[in-house]
Amino acid sequence: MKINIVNPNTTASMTAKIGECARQVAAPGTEIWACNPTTGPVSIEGHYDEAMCVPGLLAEIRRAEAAGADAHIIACFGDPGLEAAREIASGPVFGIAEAAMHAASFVGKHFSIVTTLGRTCGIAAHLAERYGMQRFCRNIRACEIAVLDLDNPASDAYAAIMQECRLALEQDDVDCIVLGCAGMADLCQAISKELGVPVIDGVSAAVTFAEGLVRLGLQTSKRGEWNYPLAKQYL
Ligand SMILES: O=C(O)C[C@H]1NC(=O)NC1=O
Repeated sequence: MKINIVNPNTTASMTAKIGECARQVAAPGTEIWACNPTTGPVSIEGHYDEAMCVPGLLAEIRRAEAAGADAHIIACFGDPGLEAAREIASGPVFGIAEAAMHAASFVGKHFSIVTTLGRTCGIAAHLAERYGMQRFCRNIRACEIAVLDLDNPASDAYAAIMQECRLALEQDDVDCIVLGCAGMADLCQAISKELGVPVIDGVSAAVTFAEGLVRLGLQTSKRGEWNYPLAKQYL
């Protein structure tokens, strides 16, 4: 099968990292396509960035659809453009936030999300509400590391993320952690091993869910709200 993973920001190095993390968990018969738009924000850290990334994101979904993708993953924790992508895609489409929250709900009674900047916590909280995950999600914490600084050794991102994870386990009455950024995917296993609790990365969760639904032969229903868009001009 072919799974198309779109990093909605335009930072190619982050796309490469996301693709590598996806390939580490993908089954032998799964081909991972990792891509990003050529226009749009270099990182997504708020509502404006979320809006500005969607046209390029949807263009990548359309391109992969034409190339025969069996499923799509939107690799940004704000799940931007998720329902619009579901309208234009035939296969299932996953946002990493929705996938991560559901995965966490299978392995723990409650979770906290540890994300990048505090200004994005409201976006994650809105998603938890929209996905019916409020009863599982106890808190949303920010390590205050900018998305593109996650790969900057000078930012000491791992220590900042670990500090918030430890506070979550000490103060939030949770038994697992959700990482709130696709750029944290490569840190997931090390953090989980050091903390001794399940830590969920949405990229890996989404790849696993996508493989499962494609194997079941499930595609996005075109009977209702996620039917293909009406034919019209877009000026
Ligand atoms: O919303 C965030 O803070 C993280 C989000 N931004 C981004 O460019 N990729 C992400 O996963």
